[in-house]
Order: sequence, then C-alpha cells, then structure tokens
Amino acid sequence: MFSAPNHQVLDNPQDEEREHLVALDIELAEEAGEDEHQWKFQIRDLTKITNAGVPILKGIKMDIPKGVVIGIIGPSGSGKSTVLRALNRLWEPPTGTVFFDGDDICDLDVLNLRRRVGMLFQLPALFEGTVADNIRYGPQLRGKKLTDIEVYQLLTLADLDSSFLDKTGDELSVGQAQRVALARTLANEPEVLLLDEPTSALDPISTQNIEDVLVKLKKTRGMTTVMVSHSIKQIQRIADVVCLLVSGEIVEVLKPSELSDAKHPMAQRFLQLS
Ligand SMILES: Nc1ncnc2c1ncn2[C@@H]1O[C@H](COP(=O)(O)OP(=O)(O)OP(=O)(O)O)[C@@H](O)[C@H]1O
Repeated sequence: MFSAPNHQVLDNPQDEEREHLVALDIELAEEAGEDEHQWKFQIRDLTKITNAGVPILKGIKMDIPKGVVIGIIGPSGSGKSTVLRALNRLWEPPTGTVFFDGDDICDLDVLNLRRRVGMLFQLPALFEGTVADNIRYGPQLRGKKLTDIEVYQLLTLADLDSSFLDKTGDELSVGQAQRVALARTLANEPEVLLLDEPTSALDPISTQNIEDVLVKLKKTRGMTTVMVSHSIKQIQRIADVVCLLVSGEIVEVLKPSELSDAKHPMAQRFLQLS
C-alpha cells in the first residue's frame, strides 16, 4: 500500500522493518477489503523538481484507502504541502502519477475534482457576507440552492449553532471561522478532505472541536482524510496511519501508536525534537 521507495537504497533497513511495513500493508489492505476499488488515491512515482533543478518530491508512492485518516508529518520543507496540493491539482502533478478512484486526476474536470476533494488551510479565509452565504456559495455555483435546514445541518455538523448563521467573518474567532470554512467545504459534499495544518492557529478547545468533527465525519460518512500536521499528538489522536516525509521521500509508514518505533535516522531525530 505505502512505500518508501528509496529507503532501502538510503539506509539499508533491517529485515524486521521491511516485515513491519509489509504487515502494516496487509492490515490496512484488509481494512480496505483487498479491493482495488477501495483505494481513494493511488500515487505513483510522484516527483517534483524545481526550475533550478532542486528535487522537492522524489518518487512518492502511496495508496490511500477510502474512509481512512492519513496523517503526514515531517520536517519543514520536506514536501508535505506539495503532496497534499497534488491531490486536488492546486499543484498540477505530472500525468500518470495521481489516480482518484482509479482515474488519472489530470484527466478530470478540475473544478469537479476540487468539489469532490475539499481542502482546508491553516488560516480560514471567509468570503464577504454572512456565514450562511459562505456555506451556500459552493452549491450555488452548481445551481443548487441550499435550504435553511440544510445550511443549519451543515453548521451543526461543524459543531456550530444557528446563532452563527447571520454573523460575518469579522465577528468570528479564528477557531469559529475555521469551523465555518469546514462547513463550507462540507456543503460541496466532498469525498475527501485535505487538511493543511488546519488547527495550528487554533487554541486547544477549538482544536478539539475540529478533531471531533473529523472523527465524526469518518465514522458517519466514511470520509477519507489526508492531514498534514506538525502536532504528533494530534496525529496520534485521530490518524489511522502516519506517513513520515523527509526530504521529499516517504521514509516511514507507521500506526500512530508505533511512532516511537521509527527507524529512519532523520525520522527519529524529528520525532525526538517534536
Ligand atoms: N514552486 C516552487 N518553486 C520552488 N520551490 C518550491 C516551490 N514550491 C515549494 N517549493 C519548495 O519545496 C519544498 C517543500 O515545500 P512544502 O511547502 O511542500 O514543504 P512542507 O513540508 O509542507 O513545509 P512546511 O512544514 O514548512 O509547511 C520547500 O523547500 C519549498 O521552498
């Protein structure tokens, strides 16, 4: 399922480490039902090199099952956001490297892809108008007018009450605005959520609110979530599997409870310092 392509070349990992990765593969494949159609994303040899010739991503290979929360962690500049942005073509990946439900994402209509693969950033940017206007925005672009009840349900899903409906962005805390941004994303009925450090600007209570919503979405809607986070504790709280990215390569794939077992020297160092 996941692989650290150049890991063997770089570090000659022990057999037991390879066995561990294989075991994790099997376990997660069983969760995904061993069915090709259970993969939400398949990433194949995803590579990015800057115009100046600097490698950013070095042949990433990763299969992401449906209905799973994947955490991506790694040092600053390791390429986490770049991988995330490839999944909804905010960065256009090379043809034949990213497949969504089996289709090369480069062949898909980009707006439709971004509706199906929603993204939340570190800082929420609400549009002008009320919270309700923000939530109605996406469906309206597709000619669908959400009813008051539908808007209310989306607010509730994002753990906000109806008193927020008529508020504007400048009346909200960052944590509340982030939940509105989440409700706005969910209004598009996405199949996947991409989260780029979605709680790094939030206080602990707002962070917990967002995490609770993400867990609820996985349980009730089978949402697939790919989350970049600098918080190892957060990853341990909500992710099913963790990918450690170092210098543009996946060097470890672990269960959150096994993060301390990481063997790659850079991964160990990063985990110790985090
Ligand atoms: N368009 C670009 N041109 C040149 N360099 C780029 C470009 N986009 C990203 N980079 C570089 O690629 C590297 C990876 O960036 P990326 O934002 O994916 O890392 P990251 O792991 O998400 O970092 P952080 O944790 O700091 O957000 C960085 O060194 C960044 O400066």
